[in-house]
Amino acid sequence: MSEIVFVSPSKYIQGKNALEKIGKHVKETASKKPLILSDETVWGITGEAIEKSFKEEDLAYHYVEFNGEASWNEINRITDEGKSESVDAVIGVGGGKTLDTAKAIADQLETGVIIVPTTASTDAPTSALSVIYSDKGVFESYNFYKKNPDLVLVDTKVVAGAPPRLFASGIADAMATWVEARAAIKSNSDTMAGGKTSIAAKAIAETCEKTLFDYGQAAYKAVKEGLVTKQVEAVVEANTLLSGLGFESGGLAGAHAIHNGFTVLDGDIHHLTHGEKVAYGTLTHLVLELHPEKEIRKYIDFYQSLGLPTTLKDLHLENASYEDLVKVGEAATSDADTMGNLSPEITAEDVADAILAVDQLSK
Ligand SMILES: NC(=O)c1ccc[n+]([C@@H]2O[C@H](COP(=O)([O-])OP(=O)(O)OC[C@H]3O[C@@H](n4cnc5c(N)ncnc54)[C@H](O)[C@@H]3O)[C@@H](O)[C@H]2O)c1
Ligand SMILES: [Zn+2]
Repeated sequence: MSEIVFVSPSKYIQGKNALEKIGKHVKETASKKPLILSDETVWGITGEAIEKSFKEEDLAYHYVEFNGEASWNEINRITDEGKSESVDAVIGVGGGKTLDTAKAIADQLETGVIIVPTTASTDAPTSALSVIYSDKGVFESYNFYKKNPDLVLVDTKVVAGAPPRLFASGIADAMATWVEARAAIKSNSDTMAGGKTSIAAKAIAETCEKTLFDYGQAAYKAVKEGLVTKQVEAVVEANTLLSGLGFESGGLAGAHAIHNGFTVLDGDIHHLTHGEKVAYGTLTHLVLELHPEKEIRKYIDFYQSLGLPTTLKDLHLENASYEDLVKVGEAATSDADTMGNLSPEITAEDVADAILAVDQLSK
């Protein structure tokens, strides 16, 4: 098959205080009683604005607190609650795991889904898929849906107020977009959208990287001071919209496969964010793809300026055995993952060696 496929959410809204009008947007989707999924921290930040806006529009809702893992047990628990409460839509408010869980629940309930990212930490908001983990946080699978979210609503004031580490993590997740799409295009692979990469997705992925190199450092400095500048707005869009469209319809390859591989290890690496593991995965991908040292160094310097991990010590893997790294490689090169889009010939040992090579380059 050589069809191109491009998918996207129906609507994307981003701006300061965008949350104040959430009720109006929910009403537009014809929902009368959505399920709102969030966690204690995030609801403490957003709950008041959401409640106020719902009241203004005379809307009801049923609130459920998220347990923290995008696992089938959690998805099924909340789906049952949604059924017994007869909700007619699902709204996810929070980080990537909350949003992925919300999408899975909406799919099971066959309702619409509204996504409210409260941190620009991943490119999960726009996609028609969830990343599913075990209750213990080990990567299990990608779960695909018939359609993308009906609405993605980003309040940049909320996002810029999240911990800067999450903002940097989102930059790292977004930096993988062009690296992986370029590899998928080269190998003529299918993307997560189920077809070949369109010119549109290629342009979006390329612009994503350019935006981050241009404004990433300035935006990171700004959010550290709690500012919402033009640079912050640009990077939030790159982390969320450009990266989301760019990865899903552009193609994944080595960086995310290596991220998923890292999740099989025990220990402190589980305390790293998705984006932090992806940063190291991206560097490993670039080594496997034989990029000149000068080019890889540009990425390393950029990541280091954002406090992202570039050494094994940063990953808490300085004491990992070679066998452990081969385990990461085995998971990364399994048929269930996307390493084949970089090259189907890459072995688990190749991955382990490249992980060690990144450490040498970074030190
Ligand atoms: N479906 C996709 O297309 C896709 C794409 C990329 C990543 N992902 C998934 O996303 C997940 C990672 O998401 P994540 O990095 O956001 O982590 P997360 O969802 O595990 O945690 C986010 C944390 O940030 C906190 N938080 C959120 N907003 C905040 C705010 N404004 N202020 C203070 N704290 C705030 C939350 O309470 C939570 O503790 C992984 O499971 C990954 O696989 C999915
Ligand atoms: Zn990612």
